[in-house]
Amino acid sequence: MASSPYTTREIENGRLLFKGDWDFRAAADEIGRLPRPQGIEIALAGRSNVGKSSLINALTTRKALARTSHTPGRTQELIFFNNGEKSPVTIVDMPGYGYAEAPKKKVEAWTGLIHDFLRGRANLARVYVLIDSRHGLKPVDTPVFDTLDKAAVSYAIVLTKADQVKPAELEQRMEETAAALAKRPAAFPIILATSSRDGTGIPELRAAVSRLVSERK
Ligand SMILES: Nc1nc2c(ncn2[C@@H]2O[C@H](COP(=O)(O)OP(=O)(O)OP(=O)(O)O)[C@@H](O)[C@H]2O)c(=O)[nH]1
Repeated sequence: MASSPYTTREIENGRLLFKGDWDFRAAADEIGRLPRPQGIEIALAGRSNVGKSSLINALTTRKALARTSHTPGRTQELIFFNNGEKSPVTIVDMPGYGYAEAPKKKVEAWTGLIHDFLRGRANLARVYVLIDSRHGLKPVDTPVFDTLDKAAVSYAIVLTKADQVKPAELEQRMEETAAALAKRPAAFPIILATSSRDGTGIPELRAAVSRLVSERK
């Protein structure tokens, strides 16, 4: 695997940033119910079942902070987590998209909420779009990138479940993904491969968030 794009100091800053008592802060199923912005926000998006809740639990070292489930499409609200009252970062768990069996009305409501949130949230520093290492990009991911590019919201790809593929396949997936996103204006060039199961890439993702916090100061 390629060497870490983050320095030892950034890894340590990331560790300190995520240390502490992460907890649920708020949930919103409509735009009028969003909590007051605090610090920067990073949002996690991805197809349902991609591993968002597991990644949140791994980042925050909380076993069941975000619900993990075997039922795709379970997360249907924007859910906000932070690390105490003065938390410099709020994590936003977004509803999973691309769940084929979801009722059309529900899908429209989620899509509206997500679009409103992405367009209007000034302290949203980056959206991490999660992609399953086994499957790579799918057509259903394209409208999400289009929306983020249009809204000029910085986004980065995080490959999940890296423990499920061989290193060569993972490398190939990273290259394919980088190539597919190279011309997209709001896409951040660093792609991280992670596993919530064995911890791969978790310190790097924390370091990435820590770098965002320091850039916003
Ligand atoms: N092997 C492996 N399995 C994982 C990993 N992360 C998540 N999973 C599994 O993938 C399934 C879905 O994980 P979740 O974290 O619930 O996914 P989600 O994206 O939050 O799902 P929705 O709520 O449907 O949007 C669960 O069975 C997890 O145990 C990982 O890093 N490695």
